[in-house]
Amino acid sequence: MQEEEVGSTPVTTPQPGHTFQVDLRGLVDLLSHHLYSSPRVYLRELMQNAVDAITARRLLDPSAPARITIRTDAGGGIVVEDSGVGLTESDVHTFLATIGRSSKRGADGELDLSAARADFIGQFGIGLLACFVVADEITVVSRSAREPGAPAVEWHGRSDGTYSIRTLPVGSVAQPGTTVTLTPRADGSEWLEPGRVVQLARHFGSLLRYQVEVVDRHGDVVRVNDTPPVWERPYGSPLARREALAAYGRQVFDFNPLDTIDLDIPLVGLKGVAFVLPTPAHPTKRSGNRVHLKGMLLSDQATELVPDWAFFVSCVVDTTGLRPTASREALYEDETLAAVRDAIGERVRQWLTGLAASDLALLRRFLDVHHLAVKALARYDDQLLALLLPWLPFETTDGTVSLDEFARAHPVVLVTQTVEEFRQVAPIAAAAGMGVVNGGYVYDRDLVHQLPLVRPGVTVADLDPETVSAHLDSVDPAAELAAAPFLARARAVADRFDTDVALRSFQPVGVPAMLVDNREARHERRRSELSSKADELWAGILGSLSASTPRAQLILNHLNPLIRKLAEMAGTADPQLSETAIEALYGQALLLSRRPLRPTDHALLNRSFLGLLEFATQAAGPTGPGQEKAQS
Ligand SMILES: Nc1ncnc2c1ncn2[C@@H]1O[C@H](COP(=O)(O)OP(=O)(O)OP(=O)(O)O)[C@@H](O)[C@H]1O
Repeated sequence: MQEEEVGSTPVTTPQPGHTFQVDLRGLVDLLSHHLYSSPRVYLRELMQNAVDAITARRLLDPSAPARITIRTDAGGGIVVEDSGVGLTESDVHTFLATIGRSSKRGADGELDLSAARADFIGQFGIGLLACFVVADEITVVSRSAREPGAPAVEWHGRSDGTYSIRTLPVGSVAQPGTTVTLTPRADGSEWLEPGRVVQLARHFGSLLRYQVEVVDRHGDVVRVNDTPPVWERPYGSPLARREALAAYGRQVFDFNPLDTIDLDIPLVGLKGVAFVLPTPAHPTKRSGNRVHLKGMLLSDQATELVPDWAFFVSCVVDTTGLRPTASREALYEDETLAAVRDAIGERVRQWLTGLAASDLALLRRFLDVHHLAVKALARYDDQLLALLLPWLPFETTDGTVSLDEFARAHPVVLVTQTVEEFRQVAPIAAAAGMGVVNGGYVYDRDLVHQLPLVRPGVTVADLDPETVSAHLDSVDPAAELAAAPFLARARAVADRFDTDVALRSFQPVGVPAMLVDNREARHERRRSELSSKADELWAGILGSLSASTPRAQLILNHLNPLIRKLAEMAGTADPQLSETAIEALYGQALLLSRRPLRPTDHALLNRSFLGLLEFATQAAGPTGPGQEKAQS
């Protein structure tokens, strides 16, 4: 709009429409710093244009040659030659020199990218600009296969946004096709070095369907692609195929896969292989998947291709139907991708089902490595739960065994809530013939409780330390009475640690004492300890949370010879010795319970150990038994 002054009244006169001007430098800056992750994508874009051009030519003439040659002998730059469909002068103006225009969308050039023609990799009409990230000048010489009589044309584009175009004399370009030459930018030459070019061409182009070669200045030729993909080649036997796939997995991912799973989703033209990781994978550090789009590598970090739970596989796939984002470095998240993810998940699940039915040795090896992943999955997947729960390994009083094996030996399966409780009760429970599963690890308790659904005859019950102590045999009243002085002393000592004392008989005989405690009780004691030390405000708050403070229990084993001896000599022995012995028993039970030690616990352990040493050295002194022995 332009304003004109007419008298004192301003009048606005409409002007003819203007066209946006594009600042190419600004655009290239935008692409290189914000769209692409690295300048290296320039080679991907060039190879992709060459592939698309050959595809377009083959739609006209299926027997047309399909060759892509990258030359690194161009004085610091590179040349990419293809035997593709080529361009006429008018094509050059319309497609090459117009940013955002592509010959690869529908015939009417519609902007609906989802309708971009399935045959081509490109669709956005910005790919060639990526070359300006590494080059100052791009020269395209092209001869059209569509209009064989049209003269060849040379287009010269510069990063300042200007371009020139000229037609070449008839006969100067022998065959239809296109040659693109890049003249490097001062800061882009490293990306055009011959070694780097081979590496990039292989990285992006390993699965391209047409033959790609890199030729250096000595005329040495390097093959870039090795087609057809390893999963599409014919093999003499299933074993040979399996070995070839495993070797490919090693080459791509640098690990020896535990197994390989074929992937085939015709709906999106997807084929490939899922490689099962041979070592445990961390659920939050998901492995990268390599996704090729019509042969071109789109991403080697595509986590979105497989469901979260399947973090124990890494895939290589080639697809025609998934959409790339504009940077062409990731998959566009849409319903198709979600459906593909589900389909791959289903395939992995089928593989697991197959193992359970026909290859138990491999299933065991798999579960040894990935049981955590399967446990995470089985909680939400009834089918898988039914299938795999019996095979999953758990820590139990019989060692680490499958749940099925364990349930066969113990029709009542007891499960603890915490690892700590398991550590406390496991030896005692095992000696008493009880079967206990450590339910303290993530998912385990939930899963064990599902067992009756899968194995109807089995009963599962929660177990806590109090239940164990309630099941221990009580001591007959006469023995309890005889031990009364010792128990009284023991109670006085244990009281200092907020602990009660009981005398019971239990196996194994070798365990003199056990400490029965649980986390809630310990928290409660800790809270009351804090509130006694806290200032008024905090004491009030902590006090209002208080319940009656539960106490731990030190259970002394009446079957144990040491306990019996201590009980017998309680009336006559040095009270100091009895006290130190009780402290030492408490300390040892504390260690057995594997609960975290507080500073006071450490002090107790030290004190009792040193105290006992002192008694021992006194006993071995000049009048002690050691001395007598030496004299005799
Ligand atoms: N080697 C080639 N042979 C023939 N035509 C080409 C060649 N390179 C580019 N073109 C033409 O130039 C157009 C623009 O190319 P450009 O790489 O910028 O975008 P595109 O490939 O269409 O889409 P995308 O941005 O998704 O790569 C193409 O649509 C094609 O018509």
